[in-house]
Amino acid sequence: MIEIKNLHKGFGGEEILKGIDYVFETGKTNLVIGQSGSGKSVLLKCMLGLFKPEEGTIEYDGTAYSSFTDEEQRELRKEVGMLFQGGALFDSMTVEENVMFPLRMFTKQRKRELKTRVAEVLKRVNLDGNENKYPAEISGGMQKRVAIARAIVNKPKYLFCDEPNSGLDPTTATIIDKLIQELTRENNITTVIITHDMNSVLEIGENIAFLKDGVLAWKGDKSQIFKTEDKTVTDFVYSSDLFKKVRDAQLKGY
Ligand SMILES: Nc1ncnc2c1ncn2[C@@H]1O[C@H](COP(=O)(O)OP(=O)(O)OP(=O)(O)O)[C@@H](O)[C@H]1O
Repeated sequence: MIEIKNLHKGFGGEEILKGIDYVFETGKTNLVIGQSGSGKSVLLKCMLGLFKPEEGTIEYDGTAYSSFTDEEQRELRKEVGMLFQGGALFDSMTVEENVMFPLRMFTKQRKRELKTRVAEVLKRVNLDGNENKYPAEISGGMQKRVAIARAIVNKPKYLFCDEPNSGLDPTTATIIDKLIQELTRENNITTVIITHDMNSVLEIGENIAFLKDGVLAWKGDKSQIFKTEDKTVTDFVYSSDLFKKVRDAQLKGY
């Protein structure tokens, strides 16, 4: 669980995050949504320790990040998996080398153990047999699965995903969403997903935090988001055609 309390962050006198309180639950896909510029990435960077908040705390399973020593921060980093926007694979490394990268960085395992663990995760994301290919030789959806394998290879307790679906067709996007949700459940990970994708909200919105102008404007789950009368949320959500159709169908009792 990651708990955020009264989080404030600004730049050059402009306040971007204006006192956010939220709990990201373990074993669930916690989605952060909101318009461009609402502060989602700033929130993510505060949680990753890349930005230091002016006020407030971020607690990882009950311990505030700010109270960690340098050594404890390093330990925490080992427990964090990161799925970057666009995958961010190393083009000059094979699939196997890409997935092995965090293991090499954070563990002192022998080559054979590293290979065994990499094979295990590649099998889990249905990519066994692709070890020796380069990112350019596989599809966008496969690249995303390599990136997921790399994010979970170290058995993280916390998984951060920045727009995991960007650049994918809707079917592949759903497969990726479901995979992230399954891995979150199987491994009891606290997963935080920044997304613009309303399909993801529909599919895996177990917890949804809606940010507007640096404020947590609404929170709930995928069933509640259709029922809310909160105009701030409905304006955002029904700017998506898909959601409008789902809402209409619900109102008609389908
Ligand atoms: N390093 C920085 N220095 C100054 N201002 C910043 C910095 N990072 C973000 N901001 C500002 O904070 C605000 C929120 O940006 P942020 O990137 O968090 O939005 P977002 O919700 O993630 O948007 P998007 O969906 O487009 O990625 C913006 O006005 C942005 O210009």
